[in-house]
Amino acid sequence: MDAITDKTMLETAEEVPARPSREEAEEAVRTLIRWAGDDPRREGLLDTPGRVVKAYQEWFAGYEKDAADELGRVFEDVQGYDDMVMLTDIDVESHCEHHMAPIIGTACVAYLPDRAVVGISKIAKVVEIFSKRLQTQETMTAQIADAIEEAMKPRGVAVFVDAKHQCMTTRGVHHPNVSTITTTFTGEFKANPELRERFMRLTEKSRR
Ligand SMILES: Nc1nc2c(ncn2[C@@H]2O[C@H](COP(=O)(O)OP(=O)(O)OP(=O)(O)O)[C@@H](O)[C@H]2O)c(=O)[nH]1
Ligand SMILES: [Zn+2]
Repeated sequence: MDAITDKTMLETAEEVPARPSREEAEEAVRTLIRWAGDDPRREGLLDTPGRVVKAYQEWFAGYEKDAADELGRVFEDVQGYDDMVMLTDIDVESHCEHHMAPIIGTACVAYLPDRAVVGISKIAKVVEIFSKRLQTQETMTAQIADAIEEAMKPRGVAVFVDAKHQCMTTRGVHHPNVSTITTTFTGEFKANPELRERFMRLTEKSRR
């Protein structure tokens, strides 16, 4: 195989397949209903494919959004405030990429500003953008930290996610009480154990 053909094949392999039409997505739901053992022509199920597709638009709305856009506007007039800014109890409603089952929990996010701060709602939006995708909790946690790091270049970022995976609580191993905790630390949070400890103590507020 020559180099050009090889490259063309690679590019083709990396292309994201074309997005299906709404009708194709609804047909896929009918197939799953039949797979579950029911009849999609049954009256109670007639509108279900349309509802499921609409629900998917909400659950996976994060693919349509860019975290950098949310973090683009900063405020510098904060009287030299340079201590930690932290949001606790941010709702996380995600879906695991292995089973497409809900992941439900909360996130705590902190950063150490270097001159500028962002609107606090934007931090919650960044969590939402990455959670409303097919995810592993580890990837989501790292992506939230990376986006803040990239856009704001703060002195450090800390992200803590505490969530229940329904693929584990309602099926499979069936451990209904298990929570998964993931953390990502960058900059001063990574370098300074006392700062990390302070952040972790403040996350306890969200686990009461
Ligand atoms: N690391 C990680 N694992 C996850 C996450 N969400 C789900 N999983 C795990 O992904 C794994 C998938 O394992 P597989 O053996 O391929 O699938 P499975 O046969 O359905 O596994 P079980 O869930 O154990 O029944 C399971 O262990 C899940 O608990 C996540 O966010 N992070
Ligand atoms: Zn899963």
